[in-house]
Amino acid sequence: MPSQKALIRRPSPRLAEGLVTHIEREKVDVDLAVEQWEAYAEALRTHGWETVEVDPADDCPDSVFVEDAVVVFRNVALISRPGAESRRAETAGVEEAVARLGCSVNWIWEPGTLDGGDVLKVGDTVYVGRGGRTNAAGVQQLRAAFEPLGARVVAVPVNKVLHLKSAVTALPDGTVIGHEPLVDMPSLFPRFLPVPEESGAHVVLLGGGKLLMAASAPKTAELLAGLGHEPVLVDISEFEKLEGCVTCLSIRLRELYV
Ligand SMILES: NC(=O)NCCC[C@H](N)C(=O)O
Repeated sequence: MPSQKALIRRPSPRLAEGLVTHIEREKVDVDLAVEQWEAYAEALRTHGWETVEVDPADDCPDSVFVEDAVVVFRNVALISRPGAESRRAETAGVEEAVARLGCSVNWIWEPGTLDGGDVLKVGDTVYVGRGGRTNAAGVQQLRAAFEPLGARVVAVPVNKVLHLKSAVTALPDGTVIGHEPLVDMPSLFPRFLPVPEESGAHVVLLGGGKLLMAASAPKTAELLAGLGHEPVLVDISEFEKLEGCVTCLSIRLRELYV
């Protein structure tokens, strides 16, 4: 039977030292972050996802952003090689977790770099952002790993934000949404819907038309509710201070047979 599992990773006590690239550093309240993370995990569970915790990586400040460490297509988990050297130690624990769940494991190798946040799957199309964290070799290796499985890999430039999924994600019907000033080339996507807020660009598909979104995007939530979607809002302010968003706090696994 197909399972619905979501991998999550408890925030490191050193979270406040996480990387900041495109925004000004603000003080992170780690206790509040842990509360927000618990509420995020609870929202996943409430909507039918079994949460599975990857062993914590307390020495890695950014380890809570677990989606950057792996990309899963069908039953194959491609372990990333994060573009930021300080994040490379995060992948070992994630590799162990996906192997335990029955994934076949593959790897991005040097000189390739790739962050999971740069990969957006829409059906069998896999968009990969070529930007600050993912290089050309990383894109080639992703193609080599997933095209034989039936993926169509489409590389898109990312210059204005940290990751492709900081700029765009997709609705259940495949429409790509993004805050236009931060999207390099909206015309690359067959159907693109502009949203009014930067953090409105990030949705996690919970199933049944429900969209997990950041509470910081109320206008976008209203827009999407008006189009018949059901936004579920969570406050992730402490992660947003580190350029995190709802997508990067979990890896949803839908196609595992376990
Ligand atoms: N996929 C994501 O959007 N990840 C957010 C990573 C934030 C972290 N502070 C970083 O710069 O790597």
